[in-house]
Amino acid sequence: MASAQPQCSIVGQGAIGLLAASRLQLAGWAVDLWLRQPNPLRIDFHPLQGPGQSLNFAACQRPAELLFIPVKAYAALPCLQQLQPLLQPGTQIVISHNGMPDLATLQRHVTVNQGLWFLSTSQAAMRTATGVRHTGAGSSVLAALNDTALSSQPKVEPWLNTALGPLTITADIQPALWRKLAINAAINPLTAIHGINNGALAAAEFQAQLEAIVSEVCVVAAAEGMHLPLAETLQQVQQVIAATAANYSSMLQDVRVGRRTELAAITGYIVNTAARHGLAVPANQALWQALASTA
Ligand SMILES: NC(=O)C1=CN([C@@H]2O[C@H](COP(=O)(O)OP(=O)(O)OC[C@H]3O[C@@H](n4cnc5c(N)ncnc54)[C@H](OP(=O)(O)O)[C@@H]3O)[C@@H](O)[C@H]2O)C=CC1
Ligand SMILES: CC(C)(CO)C(=O)C(=O)O
Repeated sequence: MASAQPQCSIVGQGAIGLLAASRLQLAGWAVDLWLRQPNPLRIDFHPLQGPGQSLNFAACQRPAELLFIPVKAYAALPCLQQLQPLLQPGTQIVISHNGMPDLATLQRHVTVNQGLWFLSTSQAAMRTATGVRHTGAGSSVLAALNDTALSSQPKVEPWLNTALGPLTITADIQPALWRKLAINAAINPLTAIHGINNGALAAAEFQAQLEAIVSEVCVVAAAEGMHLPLAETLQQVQQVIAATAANYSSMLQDVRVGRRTELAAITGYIVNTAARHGLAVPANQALWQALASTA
């Protein structure tokens, strides 16, 4: 069946990339993958509801004009630098990861003809032995990071709404980044240390620690000029814990397979930013020390 939508490429075969690729293909989009090897990939996709199905993805030799880069925080810039010589003029590049991105550096690595976007998602997914499982219903926030992106919004919005929507477009990504940082600072290190799924954090024994972590993030955010109300942020953390109860956080998944974690971009960012402002963040500092060897 010929696709009515433009071709898109997705980097890697991670949980978020395969979730996005599967949802796009099932909605009729032509999607291929930028992989570390040239062979096509056959995966089993398990949606939140309903039966699983097998899907096939070609490995692209050159990324399409719509390019999604859902990789770990530490892999985003190296990936952009690696792909840059292969990109077509006018490519729309969407970067997505947890942890605080260095947007200024990313912006310096695109040309004036390339649109640059950042997407923050609370969709949850897990790699399985043969593919990917959608494990938690979430939503995504998308922001254009340059003028070329802004003028291509009609092309980019339906694509990402299908991939990881429901999608909200915002002019300023910073509030969404801080909200997600608070969520990941609370959920990821604790689940990684205790080896538990996200839902286990709803237990009474974790509530004081969750509040201490989140209130420190709110104080650091305020020092950076970002108002993050504590009660509302804690409520969002609890909502994500409930919505992704069955999921094992990406940090726990990394620890389990001995992969580098995103601790530096999450807890490390909070600890370092606090130090710059002369603020004490003992709850986050303790998590940083407990997991430092994984960063
Ligand atoms: N999993 C989840 O539920 C959620 C994850 N997130 C965030 O989304 C981001 C992606 O997460 P996730 O999908 O779990 O991460 P993964 O690390 O599982 O997936 C990233 C994939 O991209 C590949 N990759 C990285 N760089 C390149 C490159 N230059 N060329 C080819 N392939 C490349 C990786 O390969 P290799 O492994 O070989 O490096 C891997 O297959 C993270 O920041 C995560 O925190 C956000 C919300 C929920
Ligand atoms: C939303 C959440 C907490 C889902 O597990 C996530 O972002 C992650 O695992 O990194």
